[in-house]
Amino acid sequence: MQTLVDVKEVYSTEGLSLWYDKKQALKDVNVSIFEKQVTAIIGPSGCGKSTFLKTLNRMVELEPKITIKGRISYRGNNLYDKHYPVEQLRHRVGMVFQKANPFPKSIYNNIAFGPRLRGIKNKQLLNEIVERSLKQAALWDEVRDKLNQDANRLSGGQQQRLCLARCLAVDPDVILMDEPTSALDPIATAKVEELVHQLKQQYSIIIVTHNMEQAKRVSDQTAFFLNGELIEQRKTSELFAKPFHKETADYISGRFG
Ligand SMILES: Nc1ncnc2c1ncn2[C@@H]1O[C@H](COP(=O)(O)OP(=O)(O)OP(=O)(O)O)[C@@H](O)[C@H]1O
Repeated sequence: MQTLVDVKEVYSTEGLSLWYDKKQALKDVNVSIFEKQVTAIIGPSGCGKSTFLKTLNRMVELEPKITIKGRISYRGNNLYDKHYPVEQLRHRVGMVFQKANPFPKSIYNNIAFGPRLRGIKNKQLLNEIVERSLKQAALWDEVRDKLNQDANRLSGGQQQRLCLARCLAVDPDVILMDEPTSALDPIATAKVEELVHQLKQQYSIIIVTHNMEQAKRVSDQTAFFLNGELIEQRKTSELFAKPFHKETADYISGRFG
């Protein structure tokens, strides 16, 4: 008998289009992002991967002269409704960038920053959150004796895991990752990939990557973008084994991009 798996949708987009002034960066994109899965966003440079990611936490609105059409549902609610509580969204949806960006503060204060912003003042509770988040990001053992050290003195790979821990400290629902390992060496990359694998037990993760081997290793679903269009989104193993579209086949076989 077939085992039925209950997969919930975290995000879905319908006819999502986006313009930077007159330049159209996303064209009629229909995507589903599933709970507790890793979704990889792949495609050549300039195809709209980062733009798509930044629509999911409404960060794209920080850019001037943006026009957005279509709909993005997050947990069933219209994200671009003018009454949507954006502040709440920023706690629910964390983001890790290509270049690690720790605050110019101590390791401890980087992690405690978000919880403090949410009103947590109790020292004991903050200590617990800092320890839990650093453990979840597999950084605790390396930094437990130097929590007061400036975070910028950590290595690049450690800084990236610190940024992940900073996301986790506010107990997010979704983690967006924009090429999180492109500035890291293979060992630091492997650590982040291992983390992604563990964290999907609890969180839904969307990762933009130029590295197709990484997409194959870490993701359950892959969405392939080209010139602002979503060409196809499928189970990663299926997309790489038997792409539906010639454009996908050409891209994953390294014929362009
Ligand atoms: N702030 C902006 N203003 C104007 N055009 C922009 C802006 N940001 C991105 N674009 C354009 O929108 C398109 C999509 O850019 P985006 O950064 O989303 O692509 P990408 O697939 O993430 O690229 P890469 O892999 O190089 O990071 C590109 O043509 C880019 O030049």
